Amino acid sequence: METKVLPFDVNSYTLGVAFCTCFLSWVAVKRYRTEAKEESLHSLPPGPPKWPLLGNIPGMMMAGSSSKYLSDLVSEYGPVYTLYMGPRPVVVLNKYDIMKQALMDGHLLSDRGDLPALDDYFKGRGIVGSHHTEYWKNTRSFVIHSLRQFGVDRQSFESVIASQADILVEDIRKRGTFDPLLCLQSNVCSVICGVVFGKQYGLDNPRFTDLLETMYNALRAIEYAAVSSLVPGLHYLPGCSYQKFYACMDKLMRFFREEINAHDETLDPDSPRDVIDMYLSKIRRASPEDPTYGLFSKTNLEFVVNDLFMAGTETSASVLYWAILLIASNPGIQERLQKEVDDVTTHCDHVSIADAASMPYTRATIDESLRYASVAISSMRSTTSTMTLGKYRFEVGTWVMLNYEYAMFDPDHWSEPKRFKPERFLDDHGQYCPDEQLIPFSIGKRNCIGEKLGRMELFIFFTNIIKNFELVFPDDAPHPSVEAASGGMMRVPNRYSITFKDRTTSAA
Ligand code: HEM
Repeated sequence: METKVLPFDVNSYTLGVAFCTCFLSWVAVKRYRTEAKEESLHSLPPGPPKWPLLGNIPGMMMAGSSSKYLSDLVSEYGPVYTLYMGPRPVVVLNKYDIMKQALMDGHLLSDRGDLPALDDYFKGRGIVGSHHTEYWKNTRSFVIHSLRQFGVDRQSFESVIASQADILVEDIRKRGTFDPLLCLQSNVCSVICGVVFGKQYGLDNPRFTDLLETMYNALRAIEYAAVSSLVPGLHYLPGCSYQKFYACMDKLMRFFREEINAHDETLDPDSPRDVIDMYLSKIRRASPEDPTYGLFSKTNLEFVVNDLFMAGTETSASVLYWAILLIASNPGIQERLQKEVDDVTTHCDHVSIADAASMPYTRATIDESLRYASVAISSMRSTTSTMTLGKYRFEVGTWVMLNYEYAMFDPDHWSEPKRFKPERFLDDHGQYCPDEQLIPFSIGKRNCIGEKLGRMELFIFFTNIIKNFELVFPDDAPHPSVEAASGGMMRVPNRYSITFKDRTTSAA
């Protein structure tokens, strides 16, 4: 019998089948791997057990200090864990590398968490509390531009700070032994008045002292309101309402509104005198074709001004308050600072920014004060899109807490983190050597817009204090602690008194 030849080529058939099988297997394996990987991505990292409704707030309160509570959790759960602030999960990032990865990834962490108490009042206005919107981006960049316009990041602004430093030195000289916090706050705040209102104020002006007191009370009231609004319904309980916060804010806003209206009446858009004038000119010149039309208004300006004062006063004043305490507690450091300041300023009465280049030890001491003070303990952000961090994936709108304080005291990076050691910012030749892990002003797209102003104030105020006074604790009182006072959004020491011994008269 004749053998029939199959009507196709066996070799190509086998090859075709083999190819299809390989292809389908490859697709199946790839899909399985993707699914397995997605399954292994957890939405939230583990964290401590929580209470119903209240989450970890009671744990934090029982620990006595939120800083201690947060840092103790790192040893148990690692540098990324989840806390519950009320019923709401918050992912806490504790180390510099992890924070940097998240903060430098575009606008990934540029939103703020939605806190009803604050959102109801601010309604997205201002800069600090505003969400990740076109309004925030435009307002932020306009204010940065306005600050630059007035030379805030250049030496041309130095004369404003230097004249304020003279007033500070005279204020201190008159008082001798006292608690310098209010004096520091008023002089720092007066510099902001110079930038924003075009004029500086002193403690002899009752309107100004009222502003300082209201700001102080408002910051405390914001802390309470923020915590109360974490637990739904809590603000209906006695003592937990938002009323005090609203009352303080209303008073501050009235003050700023009056200043803005007075500026508006005398405004010359071609020759702005300060940040308020810059903003008002922008409103006057706005045209419907402008893409930012409608984003700038007098009401928004009130909130912007409020943010510059609230974010810029207590922060810089508290770092100086820390620095004075730490220098008085370390006579060896004080002596070395005095020598450097004296050597550089033998032929003049003032220390200026230009002297900084020849003052490595002073710059190192200021950096170490910023690290040790770590006044902005932490900050709450929210994700603008899905965020992957190691084996975790966070959905849009996940709250993320940046624990700056942990990064500033991280024992894996800073040797003896609880010791005040300016030398950590010096190289082997005694030259100033900044450390990228020092991030007191944060980093990324939502960092501090006042860093340059803040650093300038710190340098000029601090060096002129060191030049003029020896800092010693009064004989009749125990030495104050260099530990932070517990509680609050701002890391501040317990109140203390100090004697400022006039070095200029003792040298004469
Ligand atoms: C030593 C002084 C200062 C320190 C340590 C400091 C620290 C910080 C930090 C850590 C942030 C970021 C908070 C976050 O993570 O969300 C911030 C934001 C901010 N700071 Fe400062 N600051 C200082 C001085 C100033 C000054 C002098 C001004 C203004 C005149 C200012 C205005 C602001 C504003 C408006 C923001 C909000 C930025 C935004 O949300 O887009 N700060 N500051």
